[in-house]
Amino acid sequence: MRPKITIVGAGNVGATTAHWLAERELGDIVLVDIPQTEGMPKGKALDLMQAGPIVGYNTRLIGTTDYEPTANSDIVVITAGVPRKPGMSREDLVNVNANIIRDVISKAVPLSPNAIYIVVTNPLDTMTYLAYKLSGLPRERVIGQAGILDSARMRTFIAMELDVAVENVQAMVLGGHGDEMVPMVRFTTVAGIPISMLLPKEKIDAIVDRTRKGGGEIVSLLKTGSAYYAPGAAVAQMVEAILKDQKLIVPCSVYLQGEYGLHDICFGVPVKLGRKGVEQIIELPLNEEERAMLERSVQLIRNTMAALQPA
Ligand SMILES: NC(=O)c1ccc[n+]([C@@H]2O[C@H](COP(=O)([O-])OP(=O)(O)OC[C@H]3O[C@@H](n4cnc5c(N)ncnc54)[C@H](O)[C@@H]3O)[C@@H](O)[C@H]2O)c1
Ligand SMILES: O=C(O)C[C@H](O)C(=O)O
Repeated sequence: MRPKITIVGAGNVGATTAHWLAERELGDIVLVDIPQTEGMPKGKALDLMQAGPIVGYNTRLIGTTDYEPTANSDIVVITAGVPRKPGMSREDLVNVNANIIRDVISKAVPLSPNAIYIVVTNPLDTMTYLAYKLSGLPRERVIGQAGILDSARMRTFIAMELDVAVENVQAMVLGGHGDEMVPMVRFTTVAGIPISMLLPKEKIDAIVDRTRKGGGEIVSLLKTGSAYYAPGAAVAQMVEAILKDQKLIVPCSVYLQGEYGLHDICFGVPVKLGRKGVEQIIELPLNEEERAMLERSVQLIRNTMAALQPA
C-alpha cells in the first residue's frame, strides 16, 4: 500500500508542501481544512492532480474538510494556523494558534495514532510542545520543522555572497525558531572549507543577522502573510527522509529530556530522521558564546510557553 501523508491546513504552506510532495511521488496526499473553507481543499487537490500528466507524476490527492479520509496516515503535517503580518512576531500568534493545534490534535490523533506528526504552525517550538503534550505520543513522533528552513536561508545568503553553488554550502541553525535562533558559524563550511577562512567577520555577522530575521524579511515583502515555498520544501525533505528511512541529519525541534542540559522544552537540535521519526539526537560540544546564544533562545521559548492560556 502507498504511504498516506495528511496535510492539515490547505493554505499557503500546506498547499505548497503538497505540491513539492506530489512531485516526489512519496505517497497519497490528503489535504484537510476547516468546513468554512468549503471546496478550497478539494479544489487545490484536484488542481494538483491535474498537473500530474504534464509534469509526470502519479500522486493521488484528496481534499476534504472532514478527517475521515486521513485515517491511518503514516505522516501528518500540521500547517493549520494563522501566519503573522508585518509588525508582528511569531510569538504574537501563540494563543490563536494554540487553539487551532488543540483542535487538530483532538481530531487527527485518534484516527492516526501510529503516524509521525510534523508541526509547522508558529510559534513553532511552543506549538510542537503543545502538540507533543496533547497527543500523548512518544517524542520521536512529534517533530517541529524550522531548522532546515533557517539553515537553508543561511546557506542561500552565503552562496549569494561568495557566488558559489548552494550545494557547496553546509550550515546548521539550532535553537528556537525565533529571532534568537542560533546559527552555528563554527560548523559552517563551503566545500569543506570553514566559512571563517572565506569571509571576514563583518560579512559573517551580517549573514547571521539576516538569517535570524529571514522570516521577517519575507513577511515585510509579502505584506499579507509569511513564507511558504522554502517552508514547504523543508517539510517535504523531512517527509522524504522519514518515508525513505534516509537517516538524514538535519536540525528539527524536538522535546528534550536532558540533551543540551535542557528539560521539558521543544528546541531545535540536530537529529537523525528515519522511518521511526527522530532516531537520534546529536549533541554538539558548544563553546561559551554559543551556549550564551542558546540560553537566550531558550528564554524566548520559555516566555512564550508561559504566555499560553489554558484551553
Ligand atoms: N515553521 C516554519 O518554518 C513556518 C514557516 C512558514 C509558516 N509557518 C506557520 O505556518 C502556519 C500557516 O501558514 P500559511 O502561510 O499556510 O497560512 P494560511 O493562512 O495560508 O493557511 C493556514 C490554513 O490553516 C487553516 N486552518 C485554520 N484553522 C484550522 C483548523 N482548526 N483546522 C484545519 N485547518 C485550519 C486555514 O483555513 C488556512 O487555510 C502559520 O502559523 C505560519 O506562521 C511556519
Ligand atoms: O516568519 C514567519 O512568520 C514564518 C516562518 O516562521 C518563517 O520563518 O518564514
